[in-house]
Amino acid sequence: MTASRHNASRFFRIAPSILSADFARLGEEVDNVLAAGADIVHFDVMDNHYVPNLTIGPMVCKALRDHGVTAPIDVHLMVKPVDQLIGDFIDAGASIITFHPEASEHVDRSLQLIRDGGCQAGLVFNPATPLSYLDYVMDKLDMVLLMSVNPGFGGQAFIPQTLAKLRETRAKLDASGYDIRLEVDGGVKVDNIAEVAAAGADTFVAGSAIFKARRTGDPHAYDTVIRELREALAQGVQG
Ligand SMILES: O=C(CO)[C@H](O)[C@H](O)COP(=O)(O)O
Ligand SMILES: [Fe+2]
Repeated sequence: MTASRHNASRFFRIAPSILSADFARLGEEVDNVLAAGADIVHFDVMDNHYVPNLTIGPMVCKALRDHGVTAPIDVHLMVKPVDQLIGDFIDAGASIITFHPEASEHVDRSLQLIRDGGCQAGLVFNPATPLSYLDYVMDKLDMVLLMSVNPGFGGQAFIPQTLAKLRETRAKLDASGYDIRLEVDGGVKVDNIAEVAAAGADTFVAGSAIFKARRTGDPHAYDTVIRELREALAQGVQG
């Protein structure tokens, strides 16, 4: 892991959450958002235990790899416990694995398991989870993910208090001297992404904002919304 200091040259990444994709055509949906300019695939794993919803597991991650997806797959584990599934997702071709620290008995060990498996590791913070979980493990992190909704469902409204938490997290990451990405997840849209970036995020999960565009019937709908997200980011940087 490079211990280079975060700097303003970090690039923004758009991460469509496939939670809002058409699961009956998942491979095609992922191909389409990547062709439309998405950077990474955000893969939400829910276990009907840590969160009330139930989604997809390692077999689907492997199926996307077998389908030919080469882009980074960003696995967001909303499961408890976490360690068994960390191993399964490493084997299934995950690139980044994040988990909620309160769902692991041994946060340091779970992070090390991810790195030992050749993946990038991250911690996820719910809106009310304290950032103190970052203390003592900063050297084992490639990503911090702040939830801007309560986890479990797509299509919820962005919680405005996340902006202050993003600023606080960005300051901690910059002070750490490590090169750690700051991702935000939940309710990110064209009309708020610039404000979210200004607060310190560099990686933006967007599920419903991107995939709902297909309902317009426009074959270029994903290109349009991803371009609008990038334009809003660029205008935010200029302004
Ligand atoms: O982790 C998640 C929910 O727990 C999803 O990634 C998130 O909700 C994205 O969906 P949307 O952009 O529609 O809010
Ligand atoms: Fe997510």
